[in-house]
Amino acid sequence: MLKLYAGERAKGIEAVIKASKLCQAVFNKLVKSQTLVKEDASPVTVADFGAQAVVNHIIHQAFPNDPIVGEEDSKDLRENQSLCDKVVELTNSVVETPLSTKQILDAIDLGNYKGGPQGRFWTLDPIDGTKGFLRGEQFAVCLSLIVNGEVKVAIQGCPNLPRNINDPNSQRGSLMVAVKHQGVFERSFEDSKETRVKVADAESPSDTSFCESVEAAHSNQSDTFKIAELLNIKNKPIRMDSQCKYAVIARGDAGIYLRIPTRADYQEKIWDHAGGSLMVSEAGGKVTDIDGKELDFSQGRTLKSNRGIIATNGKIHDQVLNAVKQVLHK
Ligand SMILES: Nc1ncnc2c1ncn2[C@@H]1O[C@H](COP(=O)(O)O)[C@@H](OP(=O)(O)O)[C@H]1O
Ligand SMILES: [Mg+2]
Ligand SMILES: [Mg+2]
Ligand SMILES: [Mg+2]
Repeated sequence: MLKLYAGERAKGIEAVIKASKLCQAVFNKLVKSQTLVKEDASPVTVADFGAQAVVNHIIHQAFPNDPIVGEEDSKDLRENQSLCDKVVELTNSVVETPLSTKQILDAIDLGNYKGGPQGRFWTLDPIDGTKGFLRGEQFAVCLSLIVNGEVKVAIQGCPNLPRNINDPNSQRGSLMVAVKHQGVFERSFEDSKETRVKVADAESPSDTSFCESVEAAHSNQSDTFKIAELLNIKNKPIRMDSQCKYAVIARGDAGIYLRIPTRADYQEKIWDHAGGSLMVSEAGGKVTDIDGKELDFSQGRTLKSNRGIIATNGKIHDQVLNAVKQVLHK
């Protein structure tokens, strides 16, 4: 019997592999003039637009009734002809039948769905960790399916992630695939053989390491320093961009991922956490916000009823949560 969401899983893998290839091709040729600064001052590259066009196009062809919550939109591209031409060329280098400029811009804008509690929709971060991508470090192509507010399928392409975090010379490129109640698997981009992964066994926070964003503006690193001290964690933090951090927790390379808000008014985006949270929970771990609340993906494009993120191997979650509360509420 075909497993639940088998079709979505397979199509998602195809889309994420193609988009990841596009990103890698761009990186090898990327010049600063192919980067824009968005209204919120964050960078976006031709690869973010191209990857969103590719994934949205493939998903829309396979599931025409499914709306998509995607990070990017085509507004800035429509005002910049040379950037737009580049995105068209890139997109057409990976899709099967060449698309017109209009089709590509429209595909990007399929990502404008508002999300919410009812029905099914996809959420896409075409490049999570754009800053890491620009530095040649970690980034991820993150696609998930949400049904009635619950994440059911997650596919995450991490082209630069070493298969063994302790050995930077190990093979790079990890594709993580999770379906609710079916576990989480890792494979390479080339070989479809999948290996089931699970979280670390650590019984105590001091037996493990924690990971956090490279960007001090995305997570308060002086708070995480205090939290680690309180938990007697001696290992240095693993600083890494993107949802690769969730992959690292799901694979058991580290036991804790902390994301402590730096501003009271920031709302985390659903595409930054949907896939990651399913991967960690399917690997046996736990994900909540800093108040211990489950992440609520039914609130629209953002996690407006949550603050920050704590992901752990599960066993040590309460200890970590208590330390976070002590540091933040004293
Ligand atoms: N002030 C802030 N606090 C938390 N996250 C933020 C933030 N400003 C931007 N981000 C998000 O942080 C993401 C990157 O996460 P990380 O820091 O873990 O690599 C960005 O995704 P994009 O790179 O897709 O824009 C962006 O959505
Ligand atoms: Mg962005
Ligand atoms: Mg992101
Ligand atoms: Mg992004």
